[in-house]
Amino acid sequence: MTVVREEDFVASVAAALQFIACYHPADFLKSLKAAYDREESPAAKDAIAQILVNSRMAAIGRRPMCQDTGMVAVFVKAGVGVRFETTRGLQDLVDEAVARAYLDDENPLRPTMVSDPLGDRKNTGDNGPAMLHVDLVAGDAVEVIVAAKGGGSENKARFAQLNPSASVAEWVIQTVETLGAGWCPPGMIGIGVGGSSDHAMLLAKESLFEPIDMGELLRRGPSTAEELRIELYERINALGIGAQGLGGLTTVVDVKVKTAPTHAASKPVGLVPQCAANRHVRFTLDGSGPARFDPPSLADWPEIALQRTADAAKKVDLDALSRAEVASWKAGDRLLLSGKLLTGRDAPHKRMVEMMARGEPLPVSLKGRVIYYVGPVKAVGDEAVGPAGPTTATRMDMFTAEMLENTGLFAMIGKAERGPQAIEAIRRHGAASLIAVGGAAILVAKAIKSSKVLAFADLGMEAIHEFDVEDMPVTVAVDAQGSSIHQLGPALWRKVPA
Ligand SMILES: O=C(O)C[C@H](O)C(=O)O
Repeated sequence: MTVVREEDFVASVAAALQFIACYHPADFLKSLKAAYDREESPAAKDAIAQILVNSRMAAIGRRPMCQDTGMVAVFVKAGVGVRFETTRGLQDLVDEAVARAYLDDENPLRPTMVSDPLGDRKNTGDNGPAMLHVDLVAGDAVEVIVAAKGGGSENKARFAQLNPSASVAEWVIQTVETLGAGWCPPGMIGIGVGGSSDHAMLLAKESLFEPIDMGELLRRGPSTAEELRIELYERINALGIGAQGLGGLTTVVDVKVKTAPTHAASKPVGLVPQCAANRHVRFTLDGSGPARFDPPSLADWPEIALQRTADAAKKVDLDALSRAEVASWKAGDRLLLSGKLLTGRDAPHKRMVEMMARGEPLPVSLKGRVIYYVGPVKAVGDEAVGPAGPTTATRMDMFTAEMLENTGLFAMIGKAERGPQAIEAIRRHGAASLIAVGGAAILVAKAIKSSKVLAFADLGMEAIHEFDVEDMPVTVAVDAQGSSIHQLGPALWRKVPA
């Protein structure tokens, strides 16, 4: 009988989490590089370049590639011939590993989990609990998959119970069209078909851990079961969504499909998108000690030089910004921001809007300011701030009209598209919505020279900070006329009728 020691299991899961936070899987890097090489849309090409350069910086500096270091999912397939040398349950062991990895002194990751989702949504402090799935299988080893899923892509998971004769492909295409860019493409789409409702979702998520082989599949030709993957890959990319929703040739580098038998009356379909921070690793424990994870070779990352010349971008002094200057920006303009920037995302927005409704003064004046929707990772060493990429701006749409109306805020920075109401409020107030590249968290952090918490310290990473930034690269997503690059870009690159 194989004996797996408690410490070997905990140490392996903790090491896996640290590993995947910093290193993209080699197959994803290869696919991203191929997408970069064939991309013709300049905005999308630049976004992929930023993701690749950021990925290299994460590997060299051993820091998280994305500030959203994710919700942990652990899949354990334990052989019946294995005995765990522990008196504790597996959930307890996995959660200890998560706390160890996320509170690591040298490379802290961002604790993001909140307890009581219907109540005060207080951060649990150590990113636990993990989502744990355990299967008892034949054999005498333990196979483990460790993944960390960002909130932006997790939020875009979808489920449908289709009529047995309905087309899965049609449902997937219609659904992907509604997802916007909050899931941070380019990435992957996982599809689970069959089983029960819960099983279909699990199949969709598990499918994302299979090796990326779309290139090989296209070369060798598909089996019948693989035809759906190719059809979806081609049709999703023909939608023109592109990297970060800016319009372009590659929205997905692969599409995975997993199936299971189902009820004669049912056709359950789960869809789970995977963002560009594609983090997962697989290892086996056979009783001989903890798993080891060898960093990929630096040669796996392409050498890409970012075009960061000031002539292509307008320099903006945030400390002397005027409404007229904001109104002069056009959707698609590149800006380099310098000066003082406020931060605030979901929780502070909710709190500020509630304070305004009660007639209370806000703890920070937003008049004439720009706010960055971000929750940074804790700094280490000489960092001013840890990785600090944008969060999905669309989630702040519900607060935007009120914020612009009552605070004198000039502009916002996030990622992904704004909805019709937010765009109308931006137009009415002569404001602007800017974007940074989601997943390029270390690159953005390099432009942040200092950071201090101004308010709502109890919200942890969601507290309102003031950043001092120097040449922070952003793009105008929605301008004061209400034009949006997330509408203009994909329309240009779309290859199928709308
Ligand atoms: O939580 C974050 O920092 C980002 C989130 O994953 C998002 O994509 O909106």
